[in-house]
Amino acid sequence: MKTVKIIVAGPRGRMGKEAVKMIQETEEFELVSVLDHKNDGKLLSEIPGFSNINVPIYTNIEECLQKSHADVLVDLTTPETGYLHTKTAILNGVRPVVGTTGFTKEQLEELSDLAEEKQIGCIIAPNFAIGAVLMMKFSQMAAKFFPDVEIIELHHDQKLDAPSGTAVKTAQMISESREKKEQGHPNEKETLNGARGANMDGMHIHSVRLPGLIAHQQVLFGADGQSLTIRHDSYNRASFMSGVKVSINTVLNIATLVYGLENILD
Ligand SMILES: NC(=O)C1=CN([C@@H]2O[C@H](COP(=O)(O)OP(=O)(O)OC[C@H]3O[C@@H](n4cnc5c(N)ncnc54)[C@H](OP(=O)(O)O)[C@@H]3O)[C@@H](O)[C@H]2O)C=CC1
Ligand SMILES: O=C(O)C1=N[C@H](C(=O)O)C[C@H](O)C1
Repeated sequence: MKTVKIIVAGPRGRMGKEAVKMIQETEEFELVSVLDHKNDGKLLSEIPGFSNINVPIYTNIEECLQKSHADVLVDLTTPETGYLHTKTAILNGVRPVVGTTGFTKEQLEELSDLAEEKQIGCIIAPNFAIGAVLMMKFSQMAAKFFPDVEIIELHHDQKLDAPSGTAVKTAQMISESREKKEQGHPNEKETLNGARGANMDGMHIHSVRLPGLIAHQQVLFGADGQSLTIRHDSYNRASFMSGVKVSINTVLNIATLVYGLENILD
């Protein structure tokens, strides 16, 4: 069995920590280095919580890629950094698995073109939890029959981007299956800015941020005399790790960019 050599970007973060743990516990995976904007030149084992993990920390991605000889870069950072890391990894022949959310449509298109040109696999998944992928798929199915829909996403209060990547992806998937429509009264007027949430393709997305939450979303469909609610809850970040694992194994065998875990699960 060939070992997959992996770099994790953002190892001290909530998701990064969980990814490092999963890689350490997976026989065929090897953590070769980490990318962090702090602690350059140290070993990860010098950072509290990572005792015995003697891999180097780099802050410069070019140096990290050149010295690490990795197969895959797992990025769990911030939108600006994640975009830069993904682009640089593709240019250097290292396959990105990206959980970082908040990329623009233009950035996704640019990265997709680059992966195609370089024939390098890249997976960008706004949500690695299998249940969340099912929630999105079921919502896409339901929207054919219930075109009136609102999305409510609920996350911990340290989240940087709003709406969540999952909410945006859900709206995109729903747009593919329902006839385009502007919802609500044509003359509706907000008396308080933002009361109706964000509008994406006529769908409204509402973002809740509260301490105590992890990652939750409900998709509400309404029709005459009935409603349907599809909800997913992640109660911990281990819930994302089986999706990260599948993505690492899959990215080795593809030569384009795939956006969304639903496109690689059978
Ligand atoms: N796809 C999925 O299933 C999931 C995706 N996410 C996404 O993953 C991302 C990370 O989330 P989360 O772990 O909660 O966030 P955290 O803020 O906990 O972690 C982000 C980490 O990235 C670090 N970082 C910031 N800039 C850089 C840089 N230039 N180089 C290296 N590291 C850097 C931060 O360091 P410091 O704190 O010192 O600034 C921090 O340790 C978010 O975009 C989130 O939306 C989250 C959960 C699931
Ligand atoms: O920041 C988070 O926590 C999460 N981010 C992703 C998103 O933006 O959809 C995935 C999950 O919802 C958790």
